[in-house]
Amino acid sequence: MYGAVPGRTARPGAALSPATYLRRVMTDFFKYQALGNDYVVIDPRSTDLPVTPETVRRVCDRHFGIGADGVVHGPLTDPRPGVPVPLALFNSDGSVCGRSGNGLRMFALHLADRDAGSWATGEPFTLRTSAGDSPVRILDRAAGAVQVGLGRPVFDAAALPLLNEDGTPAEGSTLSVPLTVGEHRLTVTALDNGNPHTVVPVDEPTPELARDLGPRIAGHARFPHRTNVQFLRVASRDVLEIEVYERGAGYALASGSSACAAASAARRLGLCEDRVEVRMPGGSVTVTLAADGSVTLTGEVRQVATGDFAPALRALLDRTPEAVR
Ligand SMILES: N[C@H](CCC[C@H](N)C(=O)O)C(=O)O
Repeated sequence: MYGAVPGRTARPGAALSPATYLRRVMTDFFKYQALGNDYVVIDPRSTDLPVTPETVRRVCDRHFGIGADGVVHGPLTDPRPGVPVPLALFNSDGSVCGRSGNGLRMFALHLADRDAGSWATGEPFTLRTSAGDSPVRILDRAAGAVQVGLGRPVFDAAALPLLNEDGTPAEGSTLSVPLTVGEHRLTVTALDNGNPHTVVPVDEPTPELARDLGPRIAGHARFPHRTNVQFLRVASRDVLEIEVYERGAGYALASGSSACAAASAARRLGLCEDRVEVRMPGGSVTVTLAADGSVTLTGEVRQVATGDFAPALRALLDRTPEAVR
């Protein structure tokens, strides 16, 4: 579907403890969270589980599966130091996601946890997704402090894409554009930082607002690729507060690319400094904006669990069509 998936390729090493060896060879999933934004990592070197949109939906199901906002599938080829590591990102509804600030940070920590070696030294390395390359760096492994660069966002209607009210393609800047959602006449700033985002400045971002208006903006006819949505309050020039509704995953306690989108939009609107704390219900991250607009996200990531699917669930997952092996 999106490239060759190697089978179980773990190599027993004389220096490995039995527990480390088992974890490397036969672990179906690794679960991580970043401020309550949770992803299941499926590493094709540790399991031969097929990964398809249907398996992603089942794994992410909070009642019938493991539960997560999305899945990170990778590495898609054996990782080598100095070479970008390819991986695929999925939302909990099974849709593909170009880039996830938190998912990438979790995967970086996964490589350090599982493979150690050069991945755990704190030196930067590069992860590759369908949205391009992202540099990552583990600042403090014990504290789970991980940084990712999301590049320069694009504020361009054709790139998102954003349509006019009449359905024709819009052109030009997406800074402070009018958007009508039912009875609401909003002024929003849309951008692409690997994913499409729409930042909505409000007096008071609340979970209720995100859950109510979020899906109506995410699925608005003017965004044919849908959009992630951030309800933003500028608390000060150094502190932003957001509530997030994610395309493909719904209401989220936190989102890395959303935090970056909010900071990029606020900066372009002249509302904040080059370094801001972005507060979300699950916690805070730091976003820094370079002079050329490129964005760096820093925050905490934690491993939650490692494990195997029970045979009955595994049988269901194996039975899904269009399996990639
Ligand atoms: N749902 C999103 C991506 C979510 C990424 C988010 N979890 C992050 O941490 O950046 C999409 O389809 O564009």
